Amino acid sequence: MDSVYKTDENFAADVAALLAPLPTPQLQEYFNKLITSRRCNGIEVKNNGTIGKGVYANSEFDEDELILKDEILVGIQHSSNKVDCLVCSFCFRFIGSIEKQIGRKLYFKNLGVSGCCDDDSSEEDECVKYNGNEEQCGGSSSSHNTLPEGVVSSLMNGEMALPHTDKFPLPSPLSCPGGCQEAFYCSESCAEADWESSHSLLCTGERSESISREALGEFIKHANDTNDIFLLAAKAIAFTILRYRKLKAEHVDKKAKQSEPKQSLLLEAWKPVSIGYKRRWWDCIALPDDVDPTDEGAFRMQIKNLACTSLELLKIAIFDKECEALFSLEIYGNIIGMFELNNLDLVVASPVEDYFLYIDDLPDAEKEETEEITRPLLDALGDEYSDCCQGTAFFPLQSCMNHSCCPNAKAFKREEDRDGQAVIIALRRISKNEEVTISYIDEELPYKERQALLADYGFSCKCSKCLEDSSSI
Ligand SMILES: C[S@@+](CC[C@H](N)C(=O)[O-])C[C@H]1O[C@@H](n2cnc3c(N)ncnc32)[C@H](O)[C@@H]1O
Repeated sequence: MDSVYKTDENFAADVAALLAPLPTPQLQEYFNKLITSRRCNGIEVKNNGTIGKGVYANSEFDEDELILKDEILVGIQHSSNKVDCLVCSFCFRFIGSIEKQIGRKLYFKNLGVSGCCDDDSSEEDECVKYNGNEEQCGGSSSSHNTLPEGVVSSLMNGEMALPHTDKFPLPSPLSCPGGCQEAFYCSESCAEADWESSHSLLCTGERSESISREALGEFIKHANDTNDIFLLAAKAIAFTILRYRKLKAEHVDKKAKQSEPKQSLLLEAWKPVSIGYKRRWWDCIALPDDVDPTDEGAFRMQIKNLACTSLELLKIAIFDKECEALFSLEIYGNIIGMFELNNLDLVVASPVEDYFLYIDDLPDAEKEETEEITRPLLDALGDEYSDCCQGTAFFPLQSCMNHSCCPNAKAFKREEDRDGQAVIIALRRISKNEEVTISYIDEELPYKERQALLADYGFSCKCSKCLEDSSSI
């Protein structure tokens, strides 16, 4: 761990520059460009002085109106969810076919590998919640029915066609151009965008641009065994390095008379990550219920050491001397802390659910005939037959939304929202100049529980509901 700590000492000034807030005009320009590119001109990002940035309406919104569809800056499907859903590694749209989705799930189930099935929200379309301080979980299966291996493999390899699946077409999966067999895509454009934004450095395939594929494998294994948030942090670092290299190449191409200092190119490359509200992970992570408050210091040190081990592995895999400050523990801790405080759950509803609902709605005779084929599949799949794609992602605009226990907006996936983008909808009429707020927690909880959960985000809520509730205690 020495080398990571040493990097921090050697690059204190570079690290401080990376963590310094952007000057207001630059910040404003950055968000104005984002708003234009997202075509969500009804909002603006402003610094309100007391609690930093916030999102404000600059036109009126009606109840249920779309306020913002925000694209992911960096996101991951949870490792444990990969056995349940085959999705595009860039946009998180389901891919393959209904048969392939069902076949894969049964195959892994027969192997005794089951994914994440944590929360009740996965049953609902609106299963989107603010990230909170989530734990990874191992799943369990409530069904013990199994189908013959031959049926499972013919579903997976496309030999067996189920009735009515033509109404639910999915894009064919494209393999990773680096040859890793880990990432799959819905289109050439997603494959290319992922390769350019981070995957070329994080791919374990033969065309990987990492320094050591073996070390990368070790880093990934460590993340999967401990906390897959490290995979997301690696994406943020790889994203910045690749942007830096691109900016540098453009600069050389322009045959600039005055060479741009290395640090200003790195700061420019880092800008999309710099705008997220940050604290160090080991300082802001909530103390788990099973840790005695007297052991808090030791717990936080354990978390810091875990991050240190992960960073050492990542450094061996993708280190870039010109971007050395990115490999400091301070930056790594702040990136993970940023995810802890800003990320939104990434949820995409499964088309397998739509398929079985469609069959359930068929006219009686046709339904009976179809169910002779599909019922054994449903029985074998069990309760978790239609798990959502679940992950976590950082969204640049949505992450500027502050919390209220009586919010006027919420993250809500509609029928047509079939990829990982964040969709923010008005819960009531919002007037011009009003702040757009969402709830980071279940706002129906009693006052004290709400305040305890919000303490994990480092603030005590003073919204009108909290002020009213506190006065009646
Ligand atoms: C997702 S960020 C929201 C944007 C943030 N204000 C910024 O400047 O980037 C979450 C952080 O904003 C602050 N925050 C959000 N809602 C708040 C509220 N109702 N009261 C006080 N602080 C709040 C807290 O520091 C929280 O950890």
